[in-house]
Amino acid sequence: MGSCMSCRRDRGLLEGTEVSEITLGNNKLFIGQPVWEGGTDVTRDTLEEKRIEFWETAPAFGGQEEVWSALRSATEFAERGDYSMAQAIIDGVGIILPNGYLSQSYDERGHQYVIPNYCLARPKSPRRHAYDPGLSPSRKYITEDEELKIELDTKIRIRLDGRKDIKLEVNSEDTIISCKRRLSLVENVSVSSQLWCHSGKVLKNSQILREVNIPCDHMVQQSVTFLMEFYVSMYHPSELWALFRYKYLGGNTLLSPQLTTEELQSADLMKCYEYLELTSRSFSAVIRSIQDNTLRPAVCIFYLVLRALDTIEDDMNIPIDDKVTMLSNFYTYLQIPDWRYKESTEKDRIVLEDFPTISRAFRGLPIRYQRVINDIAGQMGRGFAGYLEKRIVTVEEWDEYCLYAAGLVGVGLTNLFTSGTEVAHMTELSIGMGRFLQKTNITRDYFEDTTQGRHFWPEEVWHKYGDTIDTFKQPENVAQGVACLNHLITLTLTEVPNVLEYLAQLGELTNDNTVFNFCAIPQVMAIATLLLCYNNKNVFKKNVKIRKGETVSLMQEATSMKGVKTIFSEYAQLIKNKIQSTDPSAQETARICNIIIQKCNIMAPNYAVTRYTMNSSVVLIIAIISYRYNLHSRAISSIQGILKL
Ligand SMILES: CC(C)=CCC/C(C)=C/CC/C(C)=C/COP(=O)(O)OP(=O)(O)O
Repeated sequence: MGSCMSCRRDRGLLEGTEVSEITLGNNKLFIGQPVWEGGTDVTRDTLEEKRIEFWETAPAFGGQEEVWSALRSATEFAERGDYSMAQAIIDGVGIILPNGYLSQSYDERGHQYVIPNYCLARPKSPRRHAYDPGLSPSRKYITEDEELKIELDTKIRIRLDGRKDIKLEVNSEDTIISCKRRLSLVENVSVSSQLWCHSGKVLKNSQILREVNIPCDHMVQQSVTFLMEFYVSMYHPSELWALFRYKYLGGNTLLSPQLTTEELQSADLMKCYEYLELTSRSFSAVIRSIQDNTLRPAVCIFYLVLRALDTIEDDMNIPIDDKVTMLSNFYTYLQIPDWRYKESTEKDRIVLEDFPTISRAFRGLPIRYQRVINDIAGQMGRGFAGYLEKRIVTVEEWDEYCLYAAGLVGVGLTNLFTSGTEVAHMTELSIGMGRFLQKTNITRDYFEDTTQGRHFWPEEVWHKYGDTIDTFKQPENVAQGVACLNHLITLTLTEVPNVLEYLAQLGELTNDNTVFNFCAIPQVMAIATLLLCYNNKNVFKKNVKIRKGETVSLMQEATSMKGVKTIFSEYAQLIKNKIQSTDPSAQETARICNIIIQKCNIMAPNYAVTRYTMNSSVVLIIAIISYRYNLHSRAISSIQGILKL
């Protein structure tokens, strides 16, 4: 969030012009998307419709159905920039990519699969004033801005996958696909994975709600992509169970968006939530789930303001002097209604291009929140400006850089939780919370960052193991690279005691469990990432990322201090189990792991047994049950529905 690192991580992944290889083998997937012109009649609705139509009809023209659904999932993950997940899916089903792109592939039987460009990327220059043939004559010409201002005159009740009902406000002249998009803003379900049924019939995306005439039952069916996550977690039975619970037993209500009618009716706030969704992979769901109706938009806007600042910092096309001025003055732009920056080529440039919407939403926040955001944006901008031409050499500088990029975010968030009342003893702990996330990402992102010609590992450390930072990529230097990696992981783990202390004390500031989840979930993901990276050569070869199943299982456990302590204790133990006596940091790593285990004060179960050594036939049975349940639940859901209110 608002960190250089997050943008660095994303740069190049979604632009479609830069290409880099992320893994080796004949099924390797290259990073990059095709570039195509949208033509005059492409709108978001028509594009979405075209895509759905393609995926629904493609299997009828040959090939295996499961390969088509794997390709669909992989393209969706790749479009979101999650190439590791896309690769995992491709590997899981054994798809061969002769050119490294998803546009053309083969299954193991040699059947060819061709995917059109419009399913792989958005058009280069989407029309702003687009003609949408799916809209009624009175609303044929519509801009995206106008779309959010449309009067909402109808409420429909939607049954989500048989687990809960929600009321969605829509306009009766909306097309079904517009309603789906609205639902995707309120609930965690992508537009393309929704299937709406009414009275036993599947509703077409181009149908107009009024014409459907919904008097009673109706339902929304969820994601095909989820099935792939079951495959990826196949050998991790506890994760299969977590995925199963998350998907079918209401586990995902943990991250239910809590938007109020007021937010849904505010065009600016809806835009902000849309930008949050577009720019953050990790924080969107946890922010939208915050229960407190005044805190939630404040955190969302805080995120977007820092993301805008970060996008400036990251933009290599801005001359350095201009950048220093922009970063240092950035906080003042919050008060200038029409300030925007249109020259950026960065992936997240939308937050700069439409900064007036964000700053207007900011000025609509209670003053106590505005003060906090203003103050942190000022400090962070000045901090970034100071680091523009400075290398990170010492460990102290690493700490300082991570303070600006993420520690301050922690301080700002704590101040938002306390409505601006500073809680002095929490400042260091808040910084530790941010730094733990930032250092973890920096350590994990070696491959991605160096591929893009930058790096954030402190020179004082890497220089002990190699002459240049890039040297670790060469096979003969990987052992040295791993030693350096383990050294950085050990340094990062030293932040954990502060993280545990912060989370333990958070209860004194707020008893809102959704705030606890918002704080705790990213932290447990971070320790899981460190375990994955520890002793792992792959960090030098590709982007490594924890499995979706592991994420879901962590999310479900990290909802109380006891759960958090259990996770930290178990992962510290698992890292300890991986230490090799020949590793130069072995002793120090063991020492800090012991401190964490002690601090958690939990009798850790033998995690190696519970997590990794379950009989593979049990795995298969769970997988089959999950799969069958998925089909069964689809059958059941097709007879449930929406109630018009
Ligand atoms: C007190 C408290 C709660 C402290 C935490 C502070 C905090 C959230 C700092 C942000 C750190 C960070 C590395 C963000 C980028 O994450 P990313 O690139 O993985 O995420 P993205 O999906 O938003 O790009």
